[in-house]
Amino acid sequence: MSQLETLINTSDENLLTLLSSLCQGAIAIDQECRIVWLSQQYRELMELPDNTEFIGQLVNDILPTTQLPRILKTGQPSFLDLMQINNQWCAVTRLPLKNPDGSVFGAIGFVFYDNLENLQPLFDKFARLKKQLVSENLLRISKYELDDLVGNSPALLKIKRQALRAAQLDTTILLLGETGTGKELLAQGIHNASPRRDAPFVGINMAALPESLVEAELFGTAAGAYTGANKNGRLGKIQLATGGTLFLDEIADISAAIQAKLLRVIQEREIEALGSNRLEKVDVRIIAATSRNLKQLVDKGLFRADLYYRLNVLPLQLPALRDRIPDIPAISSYLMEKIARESGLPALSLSKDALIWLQQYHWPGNVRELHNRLERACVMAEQELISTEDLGAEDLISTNETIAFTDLNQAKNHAEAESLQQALTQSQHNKTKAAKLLGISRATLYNRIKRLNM
Ligand SMILES: Nc1ncnc2c1ncn2[C@@H]1O[C@H](COP(=O)(O)OP(=O)(O)OP(=O)(O)O)[C@@H](O)[C@H]1O
Repeated sequence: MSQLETLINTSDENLLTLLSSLCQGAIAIDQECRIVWLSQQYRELMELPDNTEFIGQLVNDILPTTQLPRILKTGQPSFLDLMQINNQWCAVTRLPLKNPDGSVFGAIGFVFYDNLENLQPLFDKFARLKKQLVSENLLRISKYELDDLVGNSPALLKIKRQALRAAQLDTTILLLGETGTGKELLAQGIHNASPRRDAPFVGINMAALPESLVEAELFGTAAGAYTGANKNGRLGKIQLATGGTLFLDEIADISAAIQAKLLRVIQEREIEALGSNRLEKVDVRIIAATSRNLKQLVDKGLFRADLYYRLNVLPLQLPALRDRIPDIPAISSYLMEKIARESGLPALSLSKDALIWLQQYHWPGNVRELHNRLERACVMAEQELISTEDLGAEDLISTNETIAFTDLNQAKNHAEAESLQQALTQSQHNKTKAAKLLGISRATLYNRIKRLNM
């Protein structure tokens, strides 16, 4: 029995009744993030079914948006947070439960929504600011942790280990990898595993910004800087990320002028707002990402070599999905659960053929494409088992898209991986049988599996 359960079980019933009567909902979790106590009012507020037993369940499974695990991790209380639960503004207080030596053994959360008239101006201001941030596309909540990168393939475990180490340092990180391999997810995970986790994570897609706006977006504008600019000036994304992390996505797609300015930010840690002649010190950790071959762009003179070396301090290469085929079943079920949860559609499963197909396809769009195909399949499927047809496999075969390779080595590796996978599936992962099917020795089979990162 955990320390918290002991405390709750041996406490006077009146203590829990008193706690419940002080607020309109209370919940306690133990060190493992499992619910140990949930007041009746909280169940009603969250509209949780009456007949379900919540005690012992992981709090995230029941309340996906809960912040209590964060309190457990940081040991820091959050005295006043505002959140909307079932269209009702609530004030939330979350406290860590600590031993005399300071170690955390649980967390407790209280929700208040009655008699909050005095807080109304605060709610209004919060709602206004949040709306403004969202409309200006500045609010990118870094909701992902490194653990949210699903997969146990050696390639993915390696990148997670590297990312965890990189998170502890304050150096610039360059995330490389094909489109849809999870670069943004990894950037958020690094931010949340770093000492900067409580400061903002501000992302900017450099390719999506018109050239004329890049400078104002990044560096902000001084008061009265130019006609059309906000007369009070506007903060740039670099200032908004102060103390936290600035994520520069699609870094290869910036003009020579912006490359020069960015170089100064990284070298001098200083910026100059548009229309200002004052230099401002900045404190941000930069994570840049690109799906292009940056080194090749440098060699062709399209990207500044000095900026490349400044960005390339700690490069992390995300593996393509086709190079971590063993992860496909786990990622697929994770994505299918997510799709069912978000869409309210019933949870479906993959047929055997569909799963084989998923492990054989070459995934040019990586995890994003996998998500899209599964989403489409969940909508299209007419039975409980998703078929290859639901995944759009037939369209590909008819359009010959599956052989859209540009690189011969890549094509060779892909064909090899496909045969190996087929043999392994057919032999139910019996390596001796698989090697026999392929006409190679067991040792060669092991070597190929290793080389192809399967
Ligand atoms: N290992 C993973 N586990 C779970 N979901 C993942 C994983 N990798 C990627 N995803 C999901 O795939 C989608 C694409 O990921 P993300 O946007 O991070 O890719 P990206 O490499 O930044 O793409 P782009 O280069 O096109 O910007 C997201 O929905 C993300 O949550």
